[in-house]
Amino acid sequence: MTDVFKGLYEVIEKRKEEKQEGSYTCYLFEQGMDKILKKCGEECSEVIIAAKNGNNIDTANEICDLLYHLLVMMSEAGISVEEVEEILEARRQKIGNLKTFHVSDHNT
Ligand SMILES: N=c1c2ncn([C@@H]3O[C@H](COP(=O)(O)OP(=O)(O)OP(=O)(O)O)[C@@H](O)[C@H]3O)c2ncn1[C@@H]1O[C@H](COP(=O)(O)O)[C@@H](O)[C@H]1O
Repeated sequence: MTDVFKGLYEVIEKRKEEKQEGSYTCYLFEQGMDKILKKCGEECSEVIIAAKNGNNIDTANEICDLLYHLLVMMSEAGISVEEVEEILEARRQKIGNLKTFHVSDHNT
């Protein structure tokens, strides 16, 4: 993961520790996990719709909204960027992940 993610996560963690006037992140933490997860769901739907509409600029912007809300969710849950990074790195070492299945499985 890039420094951008780590930098954003650090800002989010700071907002969790210290309340700041007019902060949207503080607002999300005050509202709690249900609100954060609701926003993750909403932003995910917006990514899907933007991608379906084929506008890459809109889609990239919606992806940013989703990634930001996922980082807030990770912070609330106590999941660090490094934890996710480690899993991604371990998966990167593995290739040929396509699971073989029978045609009959595919039709069910
Ligand atoms: N990356 C983001 C970011 N992406 C999206 N958003 C906010 O996410 C919200 C999503 O928009 P919506 O219209 O869906 O939501 P809304 O109607 O404003 O809110 P709800 O009432 O639905 O909860 C908007 O208010 C955006 O401003 C973000 N807010 C903050 N950040 C980052 O977090 C940092 C700290 O921000 P503050 O906590 O506001 O200081 C900023 O410097 C940014 O780097």
